[in-house]
Amino acid sequence: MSKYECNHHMTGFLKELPKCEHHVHLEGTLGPDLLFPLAARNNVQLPSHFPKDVESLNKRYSEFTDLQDFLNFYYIGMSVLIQEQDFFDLAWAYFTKAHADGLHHAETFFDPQGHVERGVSIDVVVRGFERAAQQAEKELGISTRLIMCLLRHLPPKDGLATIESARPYYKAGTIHGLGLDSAEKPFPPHLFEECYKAVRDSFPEVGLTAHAGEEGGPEFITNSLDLLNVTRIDHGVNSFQDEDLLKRLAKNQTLLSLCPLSNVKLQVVKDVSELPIQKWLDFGVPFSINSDDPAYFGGYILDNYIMVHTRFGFDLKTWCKIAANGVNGSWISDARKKELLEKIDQVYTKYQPLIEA
Ligand code: HPA
Ligand SMILES: [Zn+2]
Repeated sequence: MSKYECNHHMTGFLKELPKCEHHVHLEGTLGPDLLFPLAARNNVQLPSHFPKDVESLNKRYSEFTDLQDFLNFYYIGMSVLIQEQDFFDLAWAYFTKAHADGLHHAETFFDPQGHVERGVSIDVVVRGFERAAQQAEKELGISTRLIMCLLRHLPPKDGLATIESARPYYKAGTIHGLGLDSAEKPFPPHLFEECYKAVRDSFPEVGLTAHAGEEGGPEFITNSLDLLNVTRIDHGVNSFQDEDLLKRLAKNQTLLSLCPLSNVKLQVVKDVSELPIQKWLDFGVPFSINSDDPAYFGGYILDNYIMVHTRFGFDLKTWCKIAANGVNGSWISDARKKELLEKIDQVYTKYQPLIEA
């Protein structure tokens, strides 16, 4: 299926290209190599049907049939996270790995309800993640944003209670966004109107996004825009089925956070070449390229960029446009945007003679 080569210089270019990640679940960076030691350290009993070692767990991860099949493992996986240090270690490992991939800005999701329902307080979760984010800013130069997601398979009133408990963190600017994840099709966006309104009314500066159009149709995207007032869509793959929607996304420059390897692993598409990337470029719909749950789907951000290159073979100008769209769609200051856009130009100037001369 690989139509285009990603040679040494092209890989160097994609690595150095300043990348922004907008769709990574911190709990989805928990790989089998950390899962078993943490289960032992915290005395967590894994279910009897759960694979017993790293190799068999990795094998099972290569066989996901759909989103729900993955989510069943994702929620068991996160059950080994108990102490503030666990959350710190997890996020710090992600930041260092992504930094080595050329990541400059990270907007990371987390799922407090997946922890609170096990008796781990939101304070423990947020403190661990916040400390890792601060260290990433200081030691790695990565700018960061923390986006709290609501689990759509839980009742919206549980979502409202979660928002209440997060109020101090929204107020302090520790949490910067609201998202919506978990099983999509049985739990459409309209269920969460009140939750989004609660955050919008109290914290108008907070960024709003929602998973939509991963397994759900384009109406999940339209309804997220109309009813939840989101300014970003996570996944958004099925937008390709509705040209009016594509025009709307382009007109408002609404960013889609695409996750190519995830879409293949969860059988949204058979191959990355089937993703509507060229259509989005033709319509002027901005998108970024992301890892979603890298420990489960076999690749971090650079692996996703490289996979897209092997299927679409974009020239450097197109890659710079994709990276710039990621910068412009980020929830960061204009000064930070300018800094990252200038870096993109520098990387282009360095690699253009090596690759396209
Ligand atoms: O891709 C996803 N979709 C929905 N819920 C999720 N939770 C983690 N990753 C995902
Ligand atoms: Zn996701």
